[in-house]
Amino acid sequence: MTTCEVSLRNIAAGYARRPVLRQLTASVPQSAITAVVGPNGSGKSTLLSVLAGVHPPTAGTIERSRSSRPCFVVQRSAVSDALPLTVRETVAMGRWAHRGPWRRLTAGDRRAVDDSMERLGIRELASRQLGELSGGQRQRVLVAQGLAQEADLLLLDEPTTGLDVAARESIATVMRDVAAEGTTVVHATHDLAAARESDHCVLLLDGRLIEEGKPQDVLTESALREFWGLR
Ligand SMILES: Nc1ncnc2c1ncn2[C@@H]1O[C@H](COP(=O)(O)OP(=O)(O)OP(=O)(O)O)[C@@H](O)[C@H]1O
Repeated sequence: MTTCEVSLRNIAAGYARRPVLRQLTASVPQSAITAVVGPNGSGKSTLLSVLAGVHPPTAGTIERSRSSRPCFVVQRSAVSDALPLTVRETVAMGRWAHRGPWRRLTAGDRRAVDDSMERLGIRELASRQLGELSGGQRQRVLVAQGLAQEADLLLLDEPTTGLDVAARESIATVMRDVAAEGTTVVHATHDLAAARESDHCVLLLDGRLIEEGKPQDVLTESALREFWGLR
């Protein structure tokens, strides 16, 4: 039987005067990849924030099987380009959860930073300023920063949006590899091909769960027609 990393029961969450998630019951299998899909505004990012623990639900219960702090990699647009940081410094910020911002990095920290940059293919960018990177390069830096955190639960909000095919594939490979190593990965995505390659799929509409299960059982032709108007 699959172990649950997170189990959500009857969750309600939203913003001032705007309820978003309603009576949401869903599960996130451990050491596997879960895709959260749904049309624009269906509540995918809100669900990730709830899983990250940065957005407290107004009702319902969340059960977690492991206690380490989740890592939440937000959309590219949410990160300022103006920060005077190099790629390496940005990825190293992923270690703050372990060491705090002012402590020197240990050899183990530096290994985690190098390994994350290697996995995302950005080692040659290490000394470049964040502000001088292309959007796709910056996105890979943010995912590398998330990896460097070595959290049990890695939450990625639209990690492949705006990326070219090679970068999309490298992120898909990274998600597969870290899941095989024991990390639980949840990604919100509009990339239905990436969703199909996941182990578990959660389909949202208007903040409600429509279906969860194996991608082929959730992303059926009739679901694509009904919820995205696709033929
Ligand atoms: N900070 C906020 N304040 C108020 N309402 C918000 C806020 N963030 C999101 N919302 C609203 O909550 C609803 C769900 O938004 P959310 O970003 O979770 O959806 P999403 O499925 O991730 O959308 P998209 O695919 O467009 O990224 C939307 O109606 C949105 O307008």
